[in-house]
Formats: sequence, structure tokens, C-alpha cells
Amino acid sequence: MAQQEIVFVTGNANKLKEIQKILAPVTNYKLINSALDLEEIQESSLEQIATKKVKEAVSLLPSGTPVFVEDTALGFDALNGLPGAYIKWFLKKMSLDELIKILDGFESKTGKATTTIAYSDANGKIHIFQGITHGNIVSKRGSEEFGWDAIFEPLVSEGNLGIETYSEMSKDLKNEISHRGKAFRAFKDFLLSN
Ligand SMILES: O=P(O)(O)OP(=O)(O)OP(=O)(O)OC[C@H]1O[C@@H](n2cnc3c(O)ncnc32)[C@H](O)[C@@H]1O
Ligand SMILES: [Mg+2]
Repeated sequence: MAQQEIVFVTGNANKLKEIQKILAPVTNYKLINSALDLEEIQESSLEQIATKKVKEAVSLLPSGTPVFVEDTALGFDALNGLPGAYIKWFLKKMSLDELIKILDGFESKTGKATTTIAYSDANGKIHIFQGITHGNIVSKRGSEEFGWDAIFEPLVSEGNLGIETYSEMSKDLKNEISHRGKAFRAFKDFLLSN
């Protein structure tokens, strides 16, 4: 079968690396990266943010181009899910050490990472896929190469048997248990059957 191109719009090289690995088995599509800078509306659900983001991508690409985007949120349970989608802006203004200090006055140190994918198919129909991983928010351990990986320690019940932060574990284990891995495996299964 001829390979159809599918565009992933992201400016984040680390996301791209993880996703290329997860989508490698999808051979009916050829993954193309575009680093278009898309608007991310706030004050709405993660699904609405991702939907708006993909609609903007659709408007900037040749019509009929299959395209997907993802938006990743990190929420603290003690703050009822904040910063959530705002995490990017928090990280632009504060270090990881400062970020975890927000939880100093709270007993609960748990949180959840959520990746929401919005895919616009060749007919412009939008499909949403989501993956959530629960974890502890901890003092940083491991490389600070990717966002908040060093302060997020997935729960043992997620399969984090070595009690490592995302930064400390192998890339393969992160993809196996992560928010992004879960969302993209659902997307991969969809692409393989469509
Ligand atoms: O172009 P896009 O795809 O939007 O890339 P982005 O870097 O703007 O990413 P988001 O809008 O999804 O913002 C999420 C923030 O969380 C960070 N992040 C995303 N996924 C992560 C992961 O798996 N581990 C650690 N940090 C992550 C990322 O670097 C951002 O600061
Ligand atoms: Mg973004």
C-alpha cells in the first residue's frame, strides 16, 4: 500500500523523538514533522486545547493533509490539577526546585501527567486520544533535558518497579509507562486499523 504522509506539528524535539519510536510500527503512514508555532488557548479542557491547536494546524496546511498535535499537562492533586496545561508557562518562569516548593504546604505530593492527541484525518474529522500516568512529585533526580521529567516519579502501580523519575529510567521504560506512551499507543492502533 502507498504510504500516506501524516504531519506532526510540534516545536518540541524531545516529544518528537519519543513519538517516532512509538509510531515506528505504523508503516502505512510516513511521519513528517512541522514546527509551526500554534496558539494554545487556555481556560478550557485539555481536549478543547488540543482540538483548537489541530484546527489551527489544518488551516495552515494544504487541505486534506492528515495532521496531529499533542498537548501535555502536568497537574498536582493538591492543587486540583493545576498547573495542568499551564505547566509550560510555569517552567518558563521558574526552576524545577521552585516548582516543587509550591507543594511545601500540602501533604499530598501526587500528580498526574496527561497527553492529549488531536488528529485531523484526510476528511477533516477530528479524533482525540488521551493517556494519563499517575506519579509522585519529588525533588529532582536525573537529567534535566526534558521539561519536568526529573521531578516526576510514576507510581509503582504504573510499572515503575525501580522507583525512578522519568529522567532516571530508560527511554524505553518511559515510553512503556508514560502518559505519552499510552496516548500514542491508542493512536497507533487507530492508524494501523484505518
Ligand atoms: O510544540 P508543542 O508540541 O506544543 O510543544 P511544547 O513544548 O509547547 O509542549 P506543550 O505545549 O505540550 O507543553 C508541555 C510542557 O511540558 C513539557 N513536557 C511535555 N511532555 C513532557 C514529558 O514527557 N516530560 C517532561 N516534560 C514534558 C514541555 O517541555 C512543556 O514545557
Ligand atoms: Mg506547546
